Amino acid sequence: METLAAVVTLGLLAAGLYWFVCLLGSAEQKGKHASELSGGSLGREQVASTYRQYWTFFRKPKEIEHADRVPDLVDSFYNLVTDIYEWGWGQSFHFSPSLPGHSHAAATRAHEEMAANLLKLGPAMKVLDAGCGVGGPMRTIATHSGANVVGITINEYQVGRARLHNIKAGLDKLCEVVCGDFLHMPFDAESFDAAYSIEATCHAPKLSEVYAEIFRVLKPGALYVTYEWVTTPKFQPDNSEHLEIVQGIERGNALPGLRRQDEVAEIAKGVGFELVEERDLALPPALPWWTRLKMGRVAYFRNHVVVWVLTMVRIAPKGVDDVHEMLFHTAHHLTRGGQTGIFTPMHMILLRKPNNAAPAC
Ligand SMILES: C=C(CC[C@@H](C)[C@H]1CC[C@H]2C3=CC[C@H]4[C@H](C)[C@@H](O)CC[C@]4(C)[C@H]3CC[C@]12C)C(C)C
Ligand SMILES: C[S@@+](CC[C@H](N)C(=O)[O-])C[C@H]1O[C@@H](n2cnc3c(N)ncnc32)[C@H](O)[C@@H]1O
Repeated sequence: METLAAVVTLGLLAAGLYWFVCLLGSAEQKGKHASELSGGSLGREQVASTYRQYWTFFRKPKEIEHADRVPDLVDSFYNLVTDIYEWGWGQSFHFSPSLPGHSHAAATRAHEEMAANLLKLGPAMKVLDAGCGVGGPMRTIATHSGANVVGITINEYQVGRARLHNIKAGLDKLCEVVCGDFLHMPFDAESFDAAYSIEATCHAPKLSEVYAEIFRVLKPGALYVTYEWVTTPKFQPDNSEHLEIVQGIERGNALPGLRRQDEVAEIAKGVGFELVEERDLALPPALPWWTRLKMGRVAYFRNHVVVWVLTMVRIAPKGVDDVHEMLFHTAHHLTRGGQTGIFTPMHMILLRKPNNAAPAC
């Protein structure tokens, strides 16, 4: 009798754990199971130390003296967060304004299709996705426009994920992914008909360098659209609450320092682009982009418990729970950035490489 009770109890516990971890998934997306959380391209034993190294570097981004180390640390950051992002957010690593009566997936898609429409993309065009993540935007844009998309990401693990998703979606003929640094791209000058970057160039230590590199690979007359993370004119550097929010955003997102809204178009013009249009896509009538982050205390708590249990039983590598906790705080700072209006992750600038631009040497 006692044995039976023990077996039933154990069975119930195992079923409960399976339900909690594998079936429940995260609050947002069931694309990746919690039990698959890894450290990207890192070995299991490297996760905790890589996180410590990341944290030491990005803790005080304004004091970064070694800009040349940024791409490597951004790569480490994406080894740490890519699975958590896919599990808890989906395959598109960006924000979008909420659309009343529509799902997060629909709002995300609309934000991506807007980029394709601004670029006037169509079949047979070749478009660059600078900082492509695991390719959510690339697949939407290829499907919507019929264009060929070539994505570049510094993170090898994301390349594998993106290629897998492209094959599963039947889009591997239209979508290609390359591992590399968008500051030094392995592409010929004047080889693209258009380019876009969605919430990615904020990782560049010098924005002028990534814009110049994108300018180089575009054909004369080609359009480039980018969604930039910037502080708005409401940000007051001498306001301690504002400063805390901005620094929280920077250290939780591997940013070498947020730019001001009024800087980005000037930087683009400085490398030779013509400004076609500039607009903060977060401004009304757009509805708040940060409401999705407020998924609720229960959901965050549940995710936290799932990650903690998985780390304790060593299904997830040691350190993944710390990364998850860091993201929890990041979500808070991002939400505060949105609520106070001092930060936007979607300052859109549409640029053109002039028809008479001198060929790059
Ligand atoms: C553009 C960038 C990334 C933007 C967003 C996709 C991510 C920023 C913060 C991330 C998250 C925060 C909280 C996580 C939560 C604790 C976890 O349980 C589930 C995943 C999160 C919601 C996660 C998802 C992705 C973000 C929203 C930057 C890096 C330039
Ligand atoms: C927040 S993610 C956005 C990904 C994608 N645009 C999306 O919306 O899903 C930022 C991306 O920029 C890439 N990235 C950052 N710095 C890079 C660099 N120096 N070279 C290439 N890619 C970089 C990261 O690897 C990541 O894929």
